[in-house]
Amino acid sequence: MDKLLQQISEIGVVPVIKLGHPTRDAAPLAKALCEGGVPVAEVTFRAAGAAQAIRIMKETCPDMIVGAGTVLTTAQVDEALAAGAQFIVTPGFDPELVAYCQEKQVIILPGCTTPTDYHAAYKFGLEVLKFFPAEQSGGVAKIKAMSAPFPMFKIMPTGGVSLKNLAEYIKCPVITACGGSYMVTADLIENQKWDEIIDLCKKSVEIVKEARNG
Ligand SMILES: O=C[C@H](O)COP(=O)(O)O
Ligand SMILES: CC(=O)C(=O)O
Repeated sequence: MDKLLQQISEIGVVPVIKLGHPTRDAAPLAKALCEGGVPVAEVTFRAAGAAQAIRIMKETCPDMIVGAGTVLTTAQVDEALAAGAQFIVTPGFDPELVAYCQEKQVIILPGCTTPTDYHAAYKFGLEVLKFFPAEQSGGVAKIKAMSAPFPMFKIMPTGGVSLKNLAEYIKCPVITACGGSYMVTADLIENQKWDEIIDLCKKSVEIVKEARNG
């Protein structure tokens, strides 16, 4: 597996972030995630200023892995890469965006939940797919069923993952890491509850460790 994807897999969880005030919150948030043992972030283009947030997080914590989420256009890929994004996440499977990212030699994790999506991803030689929205699309049971015809993929489920079901996902052998916003909710960020974010990250890391060792 690609080295960056391997590092993300070792961390086990990927905070999915929407930042309303990047200049205020991106730096302390990056520090909180690193202190909590989760030095990775998917900064979504759901809010204006996503590229600025990516840039600030990379400047604040250069060793942190920072990617861009909710990327819908090639222009956003360019914006994200110029800001220092190390991976691209799209909510659905868009062959044009996959081809564009491969041309730019940047990792893309497209959202896939159906055999048709997986088959399209297979043609592009992708290693890891996002499974979004995970819980709403059938959760671990569907991920396992899909891995029968498509054993070549590792999966990153996102959508409905929480401290309650994280262990169940991580125990599934095809799952490489879980995305989620539960440790970086709008309330936690808006109210700058960095200690709570650190605590949720530490709990997540503990759950991932136990699920993998136990
Ligand atoms: O749209 C949702 C995000 O991609 C993450 O999902 P979540 O808030 O259920 O963790
Ligand atoms: C949900 C997701 O994968 C995205 O917004 O990119």
